[in-house]
Amino acid sequence: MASVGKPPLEDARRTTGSPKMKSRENAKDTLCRNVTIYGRCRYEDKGCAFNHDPSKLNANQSDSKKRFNVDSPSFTPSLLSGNGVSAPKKSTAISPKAASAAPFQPRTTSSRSNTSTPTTRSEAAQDWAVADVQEFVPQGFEHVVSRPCPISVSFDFPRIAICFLNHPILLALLSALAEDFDPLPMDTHPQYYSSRLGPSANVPIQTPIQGNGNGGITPTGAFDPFVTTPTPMTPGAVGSVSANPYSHDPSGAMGGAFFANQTGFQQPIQYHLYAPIGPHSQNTLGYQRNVHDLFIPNDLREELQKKSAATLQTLPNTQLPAQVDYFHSLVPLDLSHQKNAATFGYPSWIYKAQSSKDGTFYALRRLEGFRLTNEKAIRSVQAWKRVCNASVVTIHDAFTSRSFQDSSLIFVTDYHPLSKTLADQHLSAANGRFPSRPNAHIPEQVLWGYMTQIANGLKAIHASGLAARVLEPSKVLITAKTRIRINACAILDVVQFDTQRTVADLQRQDLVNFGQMIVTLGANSPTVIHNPTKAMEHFTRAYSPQLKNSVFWLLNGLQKDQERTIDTFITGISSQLMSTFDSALHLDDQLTSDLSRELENGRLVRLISKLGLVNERPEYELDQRWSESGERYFLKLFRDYVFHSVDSQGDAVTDLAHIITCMNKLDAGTEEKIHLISRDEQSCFIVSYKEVKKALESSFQALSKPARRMH
Ligand SMILES: Nc1ncnc2c1ncn2[C@@H]1O[C@H](COP(=O)(O)OP(=O)(O)OP(=O)(O)O)[C@@H](O)[C@H]1O
Repeated sequence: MASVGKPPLEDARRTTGSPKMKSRENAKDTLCRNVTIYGRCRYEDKGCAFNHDPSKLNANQSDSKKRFNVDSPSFTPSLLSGNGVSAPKKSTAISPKAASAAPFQPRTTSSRSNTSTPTTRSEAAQDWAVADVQEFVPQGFEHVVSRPCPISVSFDFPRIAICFLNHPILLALLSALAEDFDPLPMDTHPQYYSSRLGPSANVPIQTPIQGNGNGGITPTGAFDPFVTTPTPMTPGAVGSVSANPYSHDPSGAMGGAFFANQTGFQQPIQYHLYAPIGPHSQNTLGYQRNVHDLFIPNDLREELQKKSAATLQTLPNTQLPAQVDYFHSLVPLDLSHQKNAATFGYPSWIYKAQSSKDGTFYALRRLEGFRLTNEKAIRSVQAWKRVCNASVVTIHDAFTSRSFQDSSLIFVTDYHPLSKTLADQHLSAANGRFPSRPNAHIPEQVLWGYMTQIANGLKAIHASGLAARVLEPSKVLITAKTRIRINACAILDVVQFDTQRTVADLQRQDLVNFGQMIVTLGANSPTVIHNPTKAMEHFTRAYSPQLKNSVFWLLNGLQKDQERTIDTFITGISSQLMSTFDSALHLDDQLTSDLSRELENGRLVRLISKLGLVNERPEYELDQRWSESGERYFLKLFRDYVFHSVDSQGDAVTDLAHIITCMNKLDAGTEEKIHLISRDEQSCFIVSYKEVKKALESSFQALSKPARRMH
């Protein structure tokens, strides 16, 4: 700690009169009465905690015995099934229940626990990350807790990354919550800092980099995370070598040679780095950017927020049953109240519901009035549970239920918030649902995109020895802009279990249904298929010969030649597959780039919250004994510097870049010095961000620990 001038800090300032404050980064042009420089700071690591109330555990499973479901064991001799297809051989050693057990997954420390650990106050301080997490509602207790509530949880970023690695959007959301994970103590932190604000933000790169006289920079002693090439060593030279933090294989040939003596896990160097990730569609200069460039694109944010809102929507005074088996909080998804038995032979209804087993949301499709006569029928859903494909809505379960005061068959599938059907999107004017909105012609590229996705789904279905059976515009979901999924699978397998058609026959029928659906969409008319000549005339006029020939091929799918399979079709449209694949890769790049822009925002929110918490605590004699003295005083001035700066005209500075820059420097604890002036302009301090950071940490600790509270 170094101090310049006197008296010491406690005496250095007294604020009286109306507060007026000016802040300047340049210390030279300001009158300094008292200048104090404070010492070093430390960084804390975070653990992971999950609070859960065990009192909510209640085993109420009586209902599950009364129903048939997919897992209901039954005597199934290994005979040919009714439709002539050989049933899979049953293992005598494994029960049906065990066979359907979820695959073993090693338990991670982040997995939910049903036991709660009382959170002490100091732990609460550690649990700084607060996230809205869907409450887990134990089975049989759903009537007590029917809506999500916030749970305090801290996230460990690497763990989250492992769990959600395959889902960029989820990762984007969760990474915004991953904060304060700093693997290194502050003293070992290399003081580098770069900003995503770009050159215009004028964010300096901090010492210990110095010019080398050649226009380049050389490290001065401290470890340089950017130097991935080790210093060339003369033969026989002995010296300490450090691990290459960016090496993928430190133990490999190169790593072994250059970075010997490094054992154990290497934490990332630091995470205060912002490097814009390409591809960059345009070359923009700093002044051409705006605040939106810093955050997730507005349209994506809006879409995700709307989907969250739709997922959490509840219906308080509903006539629907409070509970259907292990589901609660039902919300209808049907757009029309009309009973329609055309597709399945029974009126079908769709609800969003929350599972009391795992707390997640599912879509329940109810077939009203269905009576199960053959238990084997419902067990046919088992095979569907194993179909895992991005173009098919995943089936999770099927069971009979009397919760709707009738005999109903319920299918449990993935819930895709705010999804529409292809019919809603492209045929709604023609089928009278939204007559005022004309259906737009579907561009060829979009139609190819649909075809490749459907082909992808059908390939997975057929490879599993199944057939989609229902393939029509009202049973294909659009879950994002041009992202579609085959919906309502498995239903006809149960409802028409006794059909005499073979699977091969049903698969060929899938190809024909596929072709008819594309023709229908191309003509924007649900009835065009009743007039095949007119339909194909229109198709020939509107689309390329390749598309038309592909659809022709599908429509002739019932021909019983060996080659007429979905695999042959996919081979035939391979050039279009490449084009769709390329679009998917572009989207993936875009999402990764968006993700990188959101990466650090959660951390800054927490830092700002900390600052807000420690500034001006009225419970300490109206702040007299809290921040009117000591290091907390300059925290207050720092708050003014960041948020209450005024320009030379005395007008408020409302520059978001200034705030983000300051907060990033604070979080990194840079050596850069700032000049803080009291509101009465009687005191000033020159402090580094590192010192402010230390003050913030210790003040926050003091606030969180009652024993140390100043009384
Ligand atoms: N898995 C799901 N996740 C989210 N929403 C769904 C899901 N399945 C269907 N929906 C929504 O429910 C609505 C009704 O679906 P459904 O399959 O019954 O179509 P429909 O147009 O009503 O067909 P039909 O006239 O044959 O009943 C659709 O608008 C769709 O957006």
